[in-house]
Order: sequence, then structure tokens, then C-alpha cells
Amino acid sequence: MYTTAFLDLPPLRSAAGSVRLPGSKSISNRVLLLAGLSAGRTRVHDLLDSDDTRVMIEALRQLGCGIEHEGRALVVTGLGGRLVTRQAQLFLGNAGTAMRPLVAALAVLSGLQGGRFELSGVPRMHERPIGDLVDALRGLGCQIDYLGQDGYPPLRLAGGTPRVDAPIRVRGDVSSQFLTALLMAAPMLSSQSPVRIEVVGELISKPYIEITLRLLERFGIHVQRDGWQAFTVPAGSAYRSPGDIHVEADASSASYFVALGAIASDATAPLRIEGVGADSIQGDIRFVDAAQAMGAVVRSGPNWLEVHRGAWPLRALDLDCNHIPDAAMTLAVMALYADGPTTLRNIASWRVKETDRIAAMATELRKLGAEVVEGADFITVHPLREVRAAAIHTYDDHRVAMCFSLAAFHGLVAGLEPQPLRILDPRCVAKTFPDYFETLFAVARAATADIPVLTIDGPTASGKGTLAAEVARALGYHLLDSGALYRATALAALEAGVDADDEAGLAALAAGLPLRFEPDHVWLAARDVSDDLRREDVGAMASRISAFPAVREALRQRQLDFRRLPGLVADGRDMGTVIFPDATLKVFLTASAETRADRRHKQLISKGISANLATLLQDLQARDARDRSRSTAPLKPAEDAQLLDNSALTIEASVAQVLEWWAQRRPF
Ligand SMILES: Nc1ncnc2c1ncn2[C@@H]1O[C@H](COP(=O)(O)OP(=O)(O)OP(=O)(O)O)[C@@H](O)[C@H]1O
Ligand SMILES: Nc1ccn([C@@H]2O[C@H](COP(=O)(O)O)[C@@H](O)[C@H]2O)c(=O)n1
Repeated sequence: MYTTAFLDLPPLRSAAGSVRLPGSKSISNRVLLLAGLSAGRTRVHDLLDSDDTRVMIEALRQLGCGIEHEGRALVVTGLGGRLVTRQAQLFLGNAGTAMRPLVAALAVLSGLQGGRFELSGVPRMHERPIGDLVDALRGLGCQIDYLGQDGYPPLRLAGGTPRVDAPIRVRGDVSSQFLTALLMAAPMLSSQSPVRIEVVGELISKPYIEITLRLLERFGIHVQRDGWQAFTVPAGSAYRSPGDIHVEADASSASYFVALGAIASDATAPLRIEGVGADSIQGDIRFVDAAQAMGAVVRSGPNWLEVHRGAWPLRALDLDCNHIPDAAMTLAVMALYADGPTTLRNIASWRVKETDRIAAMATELRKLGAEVVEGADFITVHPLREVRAAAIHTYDDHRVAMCFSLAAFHGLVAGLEPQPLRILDPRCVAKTFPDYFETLFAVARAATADIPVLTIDGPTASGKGTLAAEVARALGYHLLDSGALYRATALAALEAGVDADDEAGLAALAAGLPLRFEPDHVWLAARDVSDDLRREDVGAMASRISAFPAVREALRQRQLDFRRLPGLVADGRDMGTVIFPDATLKVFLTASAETRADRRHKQLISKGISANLATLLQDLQARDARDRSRSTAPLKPAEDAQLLDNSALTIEASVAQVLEWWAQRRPF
């Protein structure tokens, strides 16, 4: 997951391959609560692991449900209708799918059995209306107090005397989650008589109610329906755990990849989406119809989709999106690639989601250069005719971040000069799809020259590795420690007894090294050699063999292969001069030999390795001399490098300086 302050996306050009999507948020949180209310154990497979499900799991744990991991499944041992904890303060982040159903379930339980529960969330949660649900529950006889502003969380649920002698009435035109919440809680009120719930006003987001009804069925509750206006839970209904239940992949998350295929995949290499398909019970699967109307070519199986571009530019749409409120945001970005203005209607619910999504989408699309018209319940987006480099504000809204990543393909629009795109606070995708950007980068392609590289070269122990790792972390970029390749060759040569003067033998060894890099670890075949690579004898051997042109050539392509989306920070001796001469920023890092010897000395001592400062200074000077004087790729600053002497700088100050130089080269 990207936890950086921003993520820069270079211009993207195509997409191919296969993605497996995380579980549906809507299904995950419904299943968790139903499992928590049922008696016995429910083994939940393919559960979404995200911010919103974590708050639900934590709430269930606080309420006394058993939560255990069994392999990759989560086992919930439910309450069986009996409260074991009568008091709790539950923090539910910004998860509407946790807040609304828990309010209903705990209001009913505390009314029937006594108890006092406080439910709160992040500040935005306290701006998301819940008054219609509270009114319905109060109408039943539940006691609920607002702890902040009337009509909004936080709330206190403090008992009461719930009765179902009259139908429960709830508004359906603000959020369908209110009805979902009541449907999931209703079985607890059905011991004596049926529970009838009547919807006041036009019910929005009906497909989400369909999910609720289907999942209630799986848990033994057979709701009788009167169209979309009234629902009856029969008398004597009781939650029954299905034992095992599988969560299908998230259809709303699939929308980004369906759109990606429509924009950037061709028929010879379509984009394949695993985990959700034609048999999905999620309403957002209907996004596929909208994408097809815009020109996508889609094939599907029960739990997979395959998508590629059909019409280009895409065809403009005028669509009532009430049935796909979440996925419709993706259409707003697809509209940039259409042949005319696209209007998305009946989307008033966008205004009370994680943020005011109509305002957010309009503001950010305009930043890119698009013409946008917004109304109370619609948005019209015109295709891009000009484009600007833009830093997209994401409003702590996962869907804003995910759908705007698709704007990075604007270079595919005829006549547009591609511009970099910045997604601010990319971590917000953790709400439903923590690995969204990693998944995107696994299938998206950019021109190699467009993938930014920042190089840090310099002599031994100048702090290149430390600086490079920190800068890569701040930017969310990949990291290449090129010295590790030379060290691995040296280690393999020492262990195989290859002579330090045998250039051809060393080059052959380098070319065939079974090397694998993981964060903070380097593997040689099945062995973790991270510590061995830092040995002084290995460093000395690396310094000798790195002078051979054939060895350098053997390692060249491996280094180039590190240039992957979204970008690379590379440290070594010749990163800026030879391997990545087109790097966006080249830093040449130095420190006095004494300072460097002292740092290396401390580094070794801290690892429990004894070392002599004078010997270290001598070795280091010898190694510098060898690196500087060799004929191939000698250690020297690139002509366009920024020089940084960090003898008197802290690590933090060095990192800040490099990030400042980087920022100066960015258009944001
Ligand atoms: N600016 C700095 N101030 C103080 N210590 C630093 C600074 N930069 C790095 N160091 C410390 O110096 C030591 C050597 O740093 P590092 O391993 O990053 O150097 P390097 O140039 O990558 O070395 P090598 O070329 O041998 O791989 C580490 O212990 C690191 O914490
Ligand atoms: N791009 C590079 C990186 C390293 N070397 C040589 O490898 C030795 C070990 O490198 P460290 O950065 O891990 O110390 C080093 O002494 C260099 O001789 C290189 O040539 N080019």
C-alpha cells in the first residue's frame, strides 16, 4: 500500500494482463455482522481486508464475538442473539457499511436486553446523515441520543422498549443503507410476530438491497417482499450461520479495470479481471453495461471478465446512474475520452458519501482541463481538449483516488501532449482496495522514457543507500541498490572459487545469478544473503571485479529492469552517468573520507562486528581510488548532477534537500 503524501503517475499508454480483485466491501461487512449475530462459527473466505472491514471486525470483537484467523479465512463466533457486553464505545472510521447496520442492531439489542453503546467515527462520518434511520428506530421504541449534531453520528444507544405492533417506516431516498440496517436487525424483533418495514419515498440504490436480501437468505432469513415498498421478516426468524461463506470480489473495484480495458487494452491482449463476473450479486456489475455502451468489448464468465477497447474515442453517454452510484464515478473519468459530453443523472446520493462526490469530481476534472457542469443530482463532463499537469486532491475518498488514476492515459487522446498526474494522499484507497495502485501498475504500461528515475551516485559509505531508501519511501518508488549486484557477484565468486582476475568467468557468473530482491532482503537462489553482502571481504572483491567491462555489461540489463512504474530511485557509482543517463534528477553524494570511515566504523560496531578505524579509512580510500580510476564507468559526477556534501548534514536534512530538488523538477 502507498502511504506516501502523494503518488505521481507518469503518462500511461496501455494495459494488459490479469488482475485479481479484493473482496466486496458491501458483502464483507454485511457477512461479518450477520455472522456476529448468528449462533456458532462462520468461516468467511476471501473477506476484504481494508479500513472499513477492520473497524467492523474490531467492533464485533469489542462486542464479544470470537474472531480467529484460520488459514486465509476469518472465523467469527457469533453472539447468537445474546449480548455478552453491555457497554462499549465503538469507533467506526468512515465506514457507512459498519455504522448504519451496527446502529440498528445495537439499538434493537440494547432495547431488548439493556445496554449502552456509543458509536462514533472520523469527522466526515459525523457529517454523514443518519437521522432517517434514527427516526425509524425511535419510532420502534429504541432510545437513541445524538452526542453531537442532531441527525448525525456520534450516537448513544441506551435501551428503550422496542415493539413491532406497527410497521417500521423508513425513508428510502437518502441512503439505502438505512433499509439494509433495519432488514438486518429485524429478525431480532420477530420472536412473537412478523416485522414489516415500509419504505417512504422512492428507494435509491436498489441493487444494494438485493445484496442484503440475498445474504439474509444465506443466513436463514427469508424476507417477503412487496416490490420495493414493503418488506416483511416472518415471525420466528432466526439467523443461522451457513458455516462457510465466500465473499465475491468487489464489483465497484472492478469498474476501474473494466474502464482500463476499454481505454487502454487491445483485442490481442485484453485485460482479464478475476473474482467477479456475470453471476455477481452486486449491483455495480451493471457498470459493465455502461462501459459497453461507451464502446468497451466485454466477455464474461461466472466469476471473470475480459475487456478490451472497442470504440475509440469512447461513445458519450447520457445515463441515469441510480443503479450504480459508486461505479458511476468511473464513468465520469471515462467521459474524458468520449466523443462528446457525457451526463450522469440521478446521482444526488454522491453528495452524502465519503465526500461531496459531485463537487469533488467537478473540481478535480476541471483541474485537468476538462469542462464540467454540475447540478444538484447530475454531472456533465466534456471530453479533454487540452490537458494540464494536475495534483488531484482525493478528499479522503478512495473512489476519487482510484478513478482519477485512469486520467493518466490522457496521452491516448489524439493531439494531447501527455502530462504527469499527481494523486494526493493515495493511502485513502485502503478503505476498500489497499493494493489498488500496485494492482494497476502490474497491468499498466508506460513508455520506459516516461518512467521517472532519480539517481544517487557517490563513493563508499557516503550514505547513498540510506538516502536512496528514504527518498524512494517518500516518493513510493522502487529502489535499486546497484552495489548489491556487484556484491552478489563477488559473493558467488568467492564461494565458487572463481578467480578475481577471470573476467569471462565472472561475467558468466554475473549473467546467471539467481538473484531476487525484496524490501530489505536480497536472495541468492533460496538463501537470504542480505548480511553476507555487507561483509568487508565481499565489498573489497566487488570493488575489484566491478572494474571489468564484461561484468558491468552482464549486470546492465538487470539494472535497467528496475525501471518500473511508478518510478525508480537508483544508487551506485554510474547510475547517472551510464545506466540511466536520462534520469530526471542526478545527485552526486560525497562526504570527507574521515567522515565516511567514521560512519562505516560505527555501522559495523553497531552490528557487533569489530573494526579498526585506520584500516577502514585506508580500505575506503583504496576502493574510492579504484572506482574513480577504472576505464569503464568510473565513479564521477554526471555533468548535470547536483552535488551534495553531507559531511555536516543529518540524514533527514539530506533527504529534505533531495526531495526539494525533485520537487523543483516536477510541474506541480
Ligand atoms: N547524512 C548522514 N549523517 C550521518 N550518518 C549517515 C548519513 N548518511 C548515512 N549515514 C550513515 O552512514 C552509514 C553508511 O551509509 P550507507 O550504507 O547508506 O552508505 P553507502 O554510500 O550506501 O555505502 P556503500 O557504498 O558501502 O553501500 C550508515 O550507518 C548510515 O546510517
Ligand atoms: N553502480 C555501481 C555500484 C557498485 N559498484 C561497485 O561495487 C562495490 C560495492 O558497492 P556498494 O555501493 O555496495 O559499496 C563498489 O565498491 C563499487 O566498486 C560499481 O562499480 N557500480
